[in-house]
Amino acid sequence: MRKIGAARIGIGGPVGSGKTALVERLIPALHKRGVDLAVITNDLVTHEDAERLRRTNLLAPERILAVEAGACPHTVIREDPTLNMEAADSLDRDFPDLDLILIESGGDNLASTFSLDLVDYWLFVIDVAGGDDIPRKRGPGVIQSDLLVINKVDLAPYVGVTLAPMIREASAARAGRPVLCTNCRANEGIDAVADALCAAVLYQAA
Ligand SMILES: Nc1nc2c(ncn2[C@@H]2O[C@H](COP(=O)(O)OP(=O)(O)OP(=O)(O)O)[C@@H](O)[C@H]2O)c(=O)[nH]1
Repeated sequence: MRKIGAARIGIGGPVGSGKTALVERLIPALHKRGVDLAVITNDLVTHEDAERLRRTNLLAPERILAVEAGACPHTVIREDPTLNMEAADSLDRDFPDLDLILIESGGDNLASTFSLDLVDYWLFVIDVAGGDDIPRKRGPGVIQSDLLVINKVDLAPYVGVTLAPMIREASAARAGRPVLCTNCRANEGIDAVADALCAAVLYQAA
């Protein structure tokens, strides 16, 4: 069992919900809070998300590692997270002062969850364009994640979603555990997510 090293946070959610967009927004928000950071991305058979993140120049390229998830994205974050654990261990070795590793899962369905052997805390990203009935479907990602993020709130008026009941239903499905809304396009709501992550896994004041 891991005794030392950076805190590990999983970021999961359906395809296209905005996981990479959230990571892109969280990097500067966490840097502003003094957090020493690295990222692991999981893609099916490419390094697409890692390459996209490297192009942003938000982090040194050696702080962004890619894991190829193969056919089942949830396998490498839940059933056999060895590849991700090895990637995180290598970041711990290369960057001894690292505070936090964000582990972005490949896009998957509402049933994807993270192994607690891999992460200390995980969040699940859904988006309003996926439908306001997602919280009612009570998938394990929605129910079990430490933090539920409802992204793309800017799109609500265009897809016929009223946000307040969606948030209410999500909170009820999660027995009151936290639900936060973001608009990654306009960088809105990101500070609250960064504060929640810092409060949950780091000792430093957010
Ligand atoms: N309008 C709007 N678009 C967003 C927002 N967040 C992300 N997007 C867009 O949604 C699309 C998917 O975002 P990604 O960050 O690639 O989503 P992802 O969950 O990482 O996707 P996969 O890795 O393929 O599962 C992109 O075109 C983003 O620009 C948002 O808050 N508002």
